[in-house]
Amino acid sequence: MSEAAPAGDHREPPAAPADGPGPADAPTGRPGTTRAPAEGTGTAPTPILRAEQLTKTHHGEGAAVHAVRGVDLTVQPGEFVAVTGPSGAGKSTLLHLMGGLQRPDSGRLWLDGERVDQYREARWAVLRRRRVGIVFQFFNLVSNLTVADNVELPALLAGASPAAARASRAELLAELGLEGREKSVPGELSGGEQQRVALARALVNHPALLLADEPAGSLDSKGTREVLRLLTRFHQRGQTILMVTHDARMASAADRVISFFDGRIADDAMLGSAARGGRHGVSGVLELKE
Ligand SMILES: Nc1ncnc2c1ncn2[C@@H]1O[C@H](COP(=O)(O)OP(=O)(O)OP(=O)(O)O)[C@@H](O)[C@H]1O
Repeated sequence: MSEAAPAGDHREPPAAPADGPGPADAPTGRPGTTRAPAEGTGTAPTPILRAEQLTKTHHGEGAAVHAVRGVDLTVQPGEFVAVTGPSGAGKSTLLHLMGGLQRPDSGRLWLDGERVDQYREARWAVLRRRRVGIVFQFFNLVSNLTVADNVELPALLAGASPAAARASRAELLAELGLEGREKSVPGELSGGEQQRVALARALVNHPALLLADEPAGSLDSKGTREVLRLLTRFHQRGQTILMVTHDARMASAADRVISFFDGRIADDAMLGSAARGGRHGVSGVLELKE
């Protein structure tokens, strides 16, 4: 992650022209902002995430790797979406595109109704502070800051007063069972505890979207259960989550599971009570399989 995560509900200022949305879009709403296309009637909620034909090719040492190939994806407020698939399928690349950690080569991306695919790093940094929280497999905490400072930092960067940042931090750490660990540094904590700190940091600014890349990938079964329990709890309170995972148990906590294969969505299915409407919308490889 390029900086310590998120914050707040308020939106950033209008885009500077050089950093704004694509010229082909008819802007609506605030200057410099292109709203996502309407979903059916005017009463449909604004998707938290909407991708159209998102594409990303990596150019490393060897041949070009087409990691994400024309992905269409919509995530509605309150959904808990798991992205699964074999190693190298492009799951992390997809998540990185959603969090602005990498830029798409083509396609369009809206976050909470705002066109963001052409934003540069400075604007993404603001989005990640305020509206997108990210947790990673290896926590990515600032090793020489205390637990308290790791969690308070994104709140302060987002403009919270020191007192408000302290209050939010205290509330979250208590909720995550980390009371009394405020003065520890990350190296003094277990992996599970570090991931809980990372979760607190990602949520301290109440992001519209929580992105999680293998959040239990480096944890033992106890740590995995704990992360699962916490993600489920935050989801039940309405947190929208997009999580990449190899772990079937983690995926089963989601209410929607996307199978990613060879850079495309191979299957997109609702689980449990969310499954009343059947599959969410299937594209690409699965259609070929069926
Ligand atoms: N920065 C990069 N440069 C070159 N190739 C890359 C880069 N990042 C990813 N790739 C390649 O893109 C493909 C997709 O990688 P990605 O990490 O998105 O897959 P994944 O499904 O998340 O895999 P895993 O489950 O193993 O983490 C892989 O072939 C990978 O080697």
